[in-house]
Amino acid sequence: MIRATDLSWRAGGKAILHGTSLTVAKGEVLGLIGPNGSGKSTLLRLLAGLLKPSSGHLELAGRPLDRMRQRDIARLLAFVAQQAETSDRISVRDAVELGRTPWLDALRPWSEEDDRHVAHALARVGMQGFETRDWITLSGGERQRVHIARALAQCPKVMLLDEPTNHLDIHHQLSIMQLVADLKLTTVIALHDLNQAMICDRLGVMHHGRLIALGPPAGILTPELLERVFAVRITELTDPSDGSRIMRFLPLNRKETTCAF
Ligand SMILES: Nc1ncnc2c1ncn2[C@@H]1O[C@H](COP(=O)(O)OP(=O)(O)OP(=O)(O)O)[C@@H](O)[C@H]1O
Repeated sequence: MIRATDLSWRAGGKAILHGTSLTVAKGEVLGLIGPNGSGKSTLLRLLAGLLKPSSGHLELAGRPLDRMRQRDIARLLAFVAQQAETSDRISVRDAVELGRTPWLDALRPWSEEDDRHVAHALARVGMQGFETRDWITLSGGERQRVHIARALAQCPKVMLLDEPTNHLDIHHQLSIMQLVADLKLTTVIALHDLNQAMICDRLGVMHHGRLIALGPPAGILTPELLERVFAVRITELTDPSDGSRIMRFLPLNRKETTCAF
């Protein structure tokens, strides 16, 4: 569904992303992890067509992304940015209705079907009842859930999510991660919570603008990699209720940090 070949991106005279290649299969959930500033958002914005690669090639559903019309991209792909703000005075319903834009034109005006998509999207993120609220009066977590509803209303085949659980309380973090798993869409999701990242089919690890590892979570999140990339050591615990693996993170002491880098 997504094929990136040797993607690079430069800004301010500096290489931000270096030769990154990856494919994401139909229905796969790929998690992107990595320290602050490692290039996760940059890679997502390139995959969404919001940034133009300095070099390399991108395909979406078998078509070169740079030759697709914006409207065709938006029918296939929805992007939930980390901090999408608006200064316009809009209601929650207006914000979610924007997700229907790629499907509307003079011959296909707003219909009851669009109403249904908007209502369904709001319900899936637990924001039904907020339709008439002004966007600016929402809390950070409520805004985040409305953004996800807008993306769902777009009825995409591919979802790109940049740290979607950032502002959410633990209940809503878990329900958004469950939603991502239930959607069965092709998904690329940047995450900081490495335990939450375990639900992904594969993880890509970004470090200093490079994709340095890609594979199933259990094989990727090794103590060696976590120490090298995140400068933490882990204690692995087993949840007795279901046998699942949980990681507890501890800082490396000063001496170890000096040695590791
Ligand atoms: N337009 C730009 N001009 C210069 N540098 C940029 C630009 N955009 C991003 N960067 C730099 O590129 C690096 C990667 O940024 P990016 O936002 O992709 O990281 P990230 O992994 O998503 O980080 P975080 O986890 O903090 O969100 C950072 O050092 C950032 O400062």
